[in-house]
Amino acid sequence: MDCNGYRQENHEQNLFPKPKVLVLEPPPVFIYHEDKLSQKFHFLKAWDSPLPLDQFLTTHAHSVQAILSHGSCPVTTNTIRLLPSLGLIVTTSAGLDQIDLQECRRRGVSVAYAGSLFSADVADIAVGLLIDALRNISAGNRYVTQGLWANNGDFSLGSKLGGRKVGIVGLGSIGLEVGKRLEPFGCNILYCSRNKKSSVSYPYYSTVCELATNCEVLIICCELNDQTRHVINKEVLLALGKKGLIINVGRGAIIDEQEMVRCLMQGEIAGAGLDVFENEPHVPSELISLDNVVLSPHRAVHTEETLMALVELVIGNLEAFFSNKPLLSPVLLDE
Ligand SMILES: O=CC(=O)O
Repeated sequence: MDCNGYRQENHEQNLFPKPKVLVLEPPPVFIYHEDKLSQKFHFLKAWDSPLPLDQFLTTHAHSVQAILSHGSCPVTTNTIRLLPSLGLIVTTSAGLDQIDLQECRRRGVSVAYAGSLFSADVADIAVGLLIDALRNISAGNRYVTQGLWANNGDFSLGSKLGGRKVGIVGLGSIGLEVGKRLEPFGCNILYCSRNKKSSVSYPYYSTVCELATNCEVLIICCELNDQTRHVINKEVLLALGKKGLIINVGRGAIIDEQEMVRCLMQGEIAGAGLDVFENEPHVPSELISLDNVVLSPHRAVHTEETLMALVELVIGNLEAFFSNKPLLSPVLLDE
């Protein structure tokens, strides 16, 4: 740009400064689309500052009206309290367990989220993990790449997907997408949810334990909250049984991870496919060493196409907020 053009741009920015948005830790949508986002907003990058977080927040306390956040980035009571001008938190996640919603409600801070934008992608990964765990795809890959095939090593038989009784925990938009994908494979779908759904004819169970007793695979699709934390406990895992598989695309803490590791090690359940963990990015070393466990780094929501749609949603929500219009994907905090 020539000298005059540069001056013109600076002049316009002084007249119409971009709204400031705080980013505590960069979500993937920011990492991949920072240029696009930065055309509209001025991002205050807390993770990039040499200042301790509290000091950074205090420094920008009065200019921060909005935060851009994501599923693994806590927005705590302390953060909210240090930002008296805060009016909006936009999270790029569908899950909201990382945000202190009670404090948002109390302070009148609005929250916007991803809604069901990536339910289909998450369901794809759930099915992928299930087929992998049943048919030993990752284990087969290791068998070939480690030279065991060439050396005539043993390779265990897989199990059939068709006809399997699959219990979905949480029949929200992700759970429904999982059911939709598994029906054509010939799976029998059962579910457990806060309420029985009139839109499906799948058998309903009111407790996870009853569901586990009646199925061979549990797929965790529910949100993490006080009711679902460690809802998959020892009793549920034992009810699932020695041939049972557990797939988790919800949140790590829905399962009592220590208990699951013990059950996997002792053959109390047959295997697992996990995209989420209790203490991410740390994965218990026992899980890494097991051949009947398939691991994925909390990437169920990340596809190129969905990140493109997400960046538009984030921009739309921020623009709506800064121009006093209704948010595109608000969280209903009074529910
Ligand atoms: O895990 C990701 C999300 O909650 O969207």
